[in-house]
Amino acid sequence: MNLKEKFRHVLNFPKEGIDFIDITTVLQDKDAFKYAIDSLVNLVKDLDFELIVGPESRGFIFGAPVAYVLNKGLVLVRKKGKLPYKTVSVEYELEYGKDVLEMHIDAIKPGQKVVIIDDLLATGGTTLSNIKLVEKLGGEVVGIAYLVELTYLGGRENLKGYDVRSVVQFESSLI
Ligand SMILES: O=P(O)(O)OC[C@H]1O[C@H](OP(=O)(O)OP(=O)(O)O)[C@H](O)[C@@H]1O
Ligand SMILES: Nc1ncnc2[nH]cnc12
Repeated sequence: MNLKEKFRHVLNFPKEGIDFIDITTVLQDKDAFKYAIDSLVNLVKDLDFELIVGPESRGFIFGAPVAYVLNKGLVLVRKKGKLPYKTVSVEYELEYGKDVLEMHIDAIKPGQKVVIIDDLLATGGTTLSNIKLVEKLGGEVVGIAYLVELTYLGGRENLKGYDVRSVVQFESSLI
């Protein structure tokens, strides 16, 4: 399966100059979706951990099935104001904006090992804030896995010291 060719590039979305990687073309293709989930499972199955952290919204799509297959718990990171119980929060920046992310204060127990799963690594801003939330609660990030890594944005450099893994890499922007 050439998974890389299954992603649609939408140029200048949501802003001028962005080569947006559209995952919907992978999701709607049953073989590509299965291959994507299986690949993520294979990428993290050697790690020793209890929980997967999935950031809203595309992180849910990939974090949940991997947690199910590997028999792990799933912790949701949501955008401000969506979680019903008490939260820890952190402000973050991404390739095209700014926002606040939150996690329930009892989502992770001190010492628990977690793996963060998201669809895509761009600047690493989202993941850094996910790490901050996990570490605020005393959790340990033992791995971070993405379906797609945009290596030309250097996100991995912002995540030094962490075990960063990805299924597919794009080395240059089409813009
Ligand atoms: O590495 P970064 O520069 O932080 O960018 C990557 C993040 O951006 C996208 O999410 P987005 O915030 O657009 O939200 P969505 O999943 O709800 O579309 C993507 O799903 C990653 O979480
Ligand atoms: N270029 C991009 N394509 C898809 N999702 C993104 N999130 C941040 N940058 C992105």
